[in-house]
Amino acid sequence: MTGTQTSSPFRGTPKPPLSAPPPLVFGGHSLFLDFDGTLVEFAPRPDAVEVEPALLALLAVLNEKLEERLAFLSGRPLADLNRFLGPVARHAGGLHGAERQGLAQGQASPVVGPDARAALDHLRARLSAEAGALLVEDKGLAIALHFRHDPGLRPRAEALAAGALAAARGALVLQPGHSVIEVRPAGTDKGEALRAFMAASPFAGTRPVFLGDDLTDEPALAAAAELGGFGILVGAPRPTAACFLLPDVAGARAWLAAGAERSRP
Ligand SMILES: O=P(O)(O)OC[C@H]1O[C@H](O[C@H]2O[C@H](CO)[C@@H](O)[C@H](O)[C@H]2O)[C@H](O)[C@@H](O)[C@@H]1O
Repeated sequence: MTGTQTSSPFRGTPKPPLSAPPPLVFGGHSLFLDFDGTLVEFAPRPDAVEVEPALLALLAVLNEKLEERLAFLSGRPLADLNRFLGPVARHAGGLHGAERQGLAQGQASPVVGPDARAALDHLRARLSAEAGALLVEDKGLAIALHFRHDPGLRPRAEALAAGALAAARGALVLQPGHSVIEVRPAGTDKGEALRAFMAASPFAGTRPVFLGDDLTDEPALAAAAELGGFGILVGAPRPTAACFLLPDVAGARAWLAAGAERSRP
């Protein structure tokens, strides 16, 4: 897989204050959800997030009312999404779009080439000696360097990630996030993953709605609007491609719960 995209592709410009989204409509729509910071609150470590039974029940109702047009787009590997969410994550994109499940053959995950894999190995070798107190999350085709426990470690994470990019000859990109710096394969992102799902059954011919909080969500927030739907930013206002705003995880969950109580469509 090759590509030249940047890691923070804001396509939106600062807009007037964004308002709350209209109620969720099931007929003719598909719903795409980010995970961390949108559906679940941040936790000190990646493995410490909580997915309560009530959230799983809410997602199951939404999926049923959407006739399976519910998908998750996350920086997490698919294995994490499956572990946390179970069968409702049948349609999902992991690693910021680099792996996908639930699409027909021929529309599956993009191929990650040898340059990206070699650069990730190079970073692993450096990390064994230089990670220090960084929390390293090795996701196979992406590596996240976490510093939520010590913000002073950000420069170390940035320097290690920059070294990996220099070795990658364009095959990896930098992906900043909440208290984390990641390197991930170039040539794909959550926007491209959303488009792949929207080209396939059962999503094709509907309007996408995407909820996300982080920089990695911007390409999907933009793609949702470009495909006739809209994006909802979860969190504090910022320059964004989103059309609407919900203040936090609790607000996002309340909006989804209110939608689940509506009758179809
Ligand atoms: O695209 P997302 O579903 O939002 O995933 C983005 C990253 O989320 C995770 O890291 C974040 O959540 C952790 C658990 O709350 C938190 O400790 C960390 O500070 C956050 O950056 C995940 O660990 C990453 O792999 C995802 O890329």
